[in-house]
Amino acid sequence: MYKDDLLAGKKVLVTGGGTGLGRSMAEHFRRLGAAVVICGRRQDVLAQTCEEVNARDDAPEMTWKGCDIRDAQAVHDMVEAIWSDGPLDVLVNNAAGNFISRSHELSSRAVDAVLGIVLHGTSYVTLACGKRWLAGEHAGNVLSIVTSYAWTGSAYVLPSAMAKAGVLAMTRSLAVEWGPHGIRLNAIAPGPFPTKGAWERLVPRPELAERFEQKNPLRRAGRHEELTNLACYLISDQSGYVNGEVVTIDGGEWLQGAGQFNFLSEMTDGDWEAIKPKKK
Ligand SMILES: CCCCCCC/C=C/C(=O)SCCNC(=O)CCNC(=O)[C@H](O)C(C)(C)COP(=O)(O)OP(=O)(O)OC[C@H]1O[C@@H](n2cnc3c(N)ncnc32)[C@H](O)[C@@H]1OP(=O)(O)O
Ligand SMILES: NC(=O)C1=CN([C@@H]2O[C@H](COP(=O)(O)OP(=O)(O)OC[C@H]3O[C@@H](n4cnc5c(N)ncnc54)[C@H](OP(=O)(O)O)[C@@H]3O)[C@@H](O)[C@H]2O)C=CC1
Repeated sequence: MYKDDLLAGKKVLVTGGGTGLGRSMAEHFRRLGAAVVICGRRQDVLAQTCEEVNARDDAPEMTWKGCDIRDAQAVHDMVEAIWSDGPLDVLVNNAAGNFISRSHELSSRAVDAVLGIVLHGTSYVTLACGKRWLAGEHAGNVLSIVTSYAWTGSAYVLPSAMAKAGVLAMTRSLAVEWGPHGIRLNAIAPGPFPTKGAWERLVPRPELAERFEQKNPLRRAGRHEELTNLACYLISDQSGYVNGEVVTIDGGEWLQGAGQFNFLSEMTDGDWEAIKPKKK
């Protein structure tokens, strides 16, 4: 779809790039010539992803940094290390945490677990990069992965809905504040794209996956390359005049019926009990 060198010369950080959509994006950016760094908490996962991807061809080497983005000092150290051999060009805020739960059953720790990753962690990484771009007068580009319920809200994923709404507000706020300095911020709002991380936590029964497909106007889930193509465009210079935008890629799902998880109101008390996390 794109010229092989669309992203040549760009250094890109993908948070949560060891798995799922983050990994798919990281692989596609690399194939188009970007020097990609992925980060996450599980170093074994990151190392294995890099090993598998780098063994494939001689595109620029993908590298990794272990980093828990909830830890502001760890984020500072990671960003310093990335800048040590030249500035980053693109940040992709992809790391997230989520699960389905009835909101009145959420503990404060459960709320913090999601807000800590999605809202706080994303803002720590974005600000750490933004400060350096401003100080170095370097053009920057931030792409954040949100969801359609960032603006519609959704039952049963309350902390995620609150956090993703915050990331969207960050995108629009900084697009204006940092735009004059050549820094663009945009977001992608995906519909359902099968990944192990999302499906294990959000689709506890196979029939729910079918429901996601049935209720979608296109009657199917998204394919990773459909999302990665969009991400490549948004982080490339070809989208140079797109700023502060959120692009929905959901087959028309949210127009069909807002609130991705609202339909879980049909789950019984027994259904909810069965998927509660077991006390450690
Ligand atoms: C299917 C259609 C797609 C729609 C997409 C919707 C848009 C968004 C999608 C996504 O974000 S998908 C990404 C999914 N990937 C991940 O979540 C990966 C990272 N996730 C995690 O690490 C965990 O799931 C976590 C719980 C978010 C964080 O883990 P952490 O180790 O920090 O927390 P814990 O110590 O395990 O738990 C803290 C606290 O939270 C409570 N809790 C955990 N899971 C649940 C649950 N399912 N229901 C209710 N509460 C939960 C847990 O019990 C702890 O609370 P206390 O018991 O200590 O009070
Ligand atoms: N799949 C889907 O249908 C949809 C996904 N999305 C969004 O897409 C993005 C990717 O989700 P998906 O690929 O499905 O899920 P995954 O679970 O595969 O990806 C989440 C990634 O985030 C990383 N991560 C979580 N917490 C932290 C942390 N504290 N510090 C650093 N990294 C962290 C995880 O690695 P580790 O655990 O090793 O830290 C993991 O690699 C998310 O933003 C999600 O909200 C949005 C709508 C739909």
